[in-house]
Amino acid sequence: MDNIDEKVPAAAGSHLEADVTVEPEFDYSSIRGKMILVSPTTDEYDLLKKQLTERLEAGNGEIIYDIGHGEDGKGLTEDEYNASVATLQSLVNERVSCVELRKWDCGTGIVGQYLLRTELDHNDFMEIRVAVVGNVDAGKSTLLGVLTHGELDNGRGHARQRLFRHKHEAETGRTSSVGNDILGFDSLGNVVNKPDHGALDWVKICEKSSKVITFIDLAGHERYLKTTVFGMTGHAPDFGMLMIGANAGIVGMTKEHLGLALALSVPVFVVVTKIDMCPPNVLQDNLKLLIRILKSSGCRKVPVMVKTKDDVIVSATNFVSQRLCPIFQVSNVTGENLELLTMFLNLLKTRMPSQDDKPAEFQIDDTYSVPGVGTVVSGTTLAGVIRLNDTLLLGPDPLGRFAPITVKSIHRKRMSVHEVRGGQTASFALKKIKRSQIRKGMVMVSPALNPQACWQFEGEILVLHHPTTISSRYQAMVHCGSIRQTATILSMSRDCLRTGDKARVRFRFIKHPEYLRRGQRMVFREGRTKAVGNVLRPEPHAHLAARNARDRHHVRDTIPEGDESGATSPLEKTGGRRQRKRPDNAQSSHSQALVAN
Ligand SMILES: Nc1nc2c(ncn2[C@@H]2O[C@H](COP(=O)(O)OP(=O)(O)OP(=O)(O)O)[C@@H](O)[C@H]2O)c(=O)[nH]1
Repeated sequence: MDNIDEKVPAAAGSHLEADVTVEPEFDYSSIRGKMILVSPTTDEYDLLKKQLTERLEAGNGEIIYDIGHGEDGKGLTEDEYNASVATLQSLVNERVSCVELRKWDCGTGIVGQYLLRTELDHNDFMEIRVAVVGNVDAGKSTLLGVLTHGELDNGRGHARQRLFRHKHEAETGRTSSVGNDILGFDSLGNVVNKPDHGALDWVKICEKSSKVITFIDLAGHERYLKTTVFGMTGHAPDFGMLMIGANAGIVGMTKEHLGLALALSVPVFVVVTKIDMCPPNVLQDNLKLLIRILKSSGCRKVPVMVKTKDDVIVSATNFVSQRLCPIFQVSNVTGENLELLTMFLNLLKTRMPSQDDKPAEFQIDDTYSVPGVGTVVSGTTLAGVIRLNDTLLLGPDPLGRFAPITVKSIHRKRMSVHEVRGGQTASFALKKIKRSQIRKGMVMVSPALNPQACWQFEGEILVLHHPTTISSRYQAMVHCGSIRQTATILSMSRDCLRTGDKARVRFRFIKHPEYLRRGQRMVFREGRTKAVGNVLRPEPHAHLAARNARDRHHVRDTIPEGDESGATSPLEKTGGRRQRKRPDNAQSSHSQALVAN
């Protein structure tokens, strides 16, 4: 296989097409191999317990535990296997469930894998976000309807009806906005969704769940691409589920959506739907093309056809590597293979560490005005812990300033909670602020971060597609986290950029300053032009003002004439001067303005 350095051996009796090596999650070298679980000494037992606790902590409360995989590569006898399982069960406390995923004879004895999952408090659950992409009519909304409501489709749009949010969507059958649906699993891996007269009670689902999958249902039509890109960047998905209709194959926006997920380093799995109505030869041709595209130098994926439970486990265990691309073939009408997909979803693990010890950061992806409650913002906690009544800094406003704001209530998936941590989405009711003062792309961060807004930043980008050449002053939309704003190229490390070129580029937002962080992934696009990259260096405006004064000549050299407009922006005219004169007052006077109703 071209460009593939990871070797992955097939699971026993599986249909895996690729060679997949299960990454050793645990260093067994410190203990004496597989036999330890059979009859550990007291010291070994203590060591096992310690290591298990550490692994569970590192795995956010969930791991897949191998039994019988020793240094000698041999399996166990039935008695040894049973003794090992008994030891494992005694090692975990009553809040950790132990579920056998599979057990098989590896030729030299029995081996197995167990899912260990910690039962969380009544109102806590592990959260995984899956962005659902694919061309129009691939069956995205239908699959989500079937998975979350547990009822099969009739092939004429029955299942998707529950999910449409706008009247025009119900009429045309097309998704236009970013929608969310949830699927809850209990600690044993059972689906907890129980529709009550067609409606799902999110609070009940969350209360019963140890793990909740949030599907971010994105539009398949090209017209809504901007919304789809926003869903992929602003909603911080852990994984992408690329849907393909079996008979239509890779058409329309399929490649665009796959490219977007790759560009944003979101691991992707593929679900081929409608296998009930597709002639076998057409399905085979479309699968061949899909595998070719996935293996191509642009994607460099290892496609894996998932046909058995073994395939599911091996794929799920290796999925975070980003290299593997599991492919499911399902029917929403007959239900074929949906149990494999459900099992896979149950085994997914979050990619975003909670980083409890870091200062809080929350990116806003939507705002609401809720009668009786007031202004509500929804978004994703990127780091830290946010608690009820915490005061965070909200901003930047059009002048680049941040204002203190108190969190009045917190909801996770419509459930009232006391705190929210990194990796989790939430809605906050905010005190004394109007919805019109908040926009998508703003953040709420801990005052300890001393946040700075910037009009300009330096990024490193790779041009994925452009019909001609990109040069200074070119404008396109920057998508970065939940930021979505047109920016102008001020200067570049090359004269012009063509498809396939990489460069360091300085950008300037055209409307208002934004809060950016070093290393954030970004997409720069306009029509069919698309570039992807990273934020290398945000240029906070105070810093910029100082720099402008210091390096005026240098800046003149690198930025085209007239684009030194850092100085002409409202922010630098007002905010920059204020910052220089009296930075503290600037912030507090702003907070009065922002907080005033
Ligand atoms: N026979 C059959 N029909 C299906 C299957 N999945 C979906 N359909 C039908 O395909 C049509 C399109 O499905 P949707 O779920 O609306 O497709 P979509 O990808 O969500 O489309 P957009 O929302 O516009 O992006 C509907 O009429 C479904 O009933 C399937 O597995 N088998």
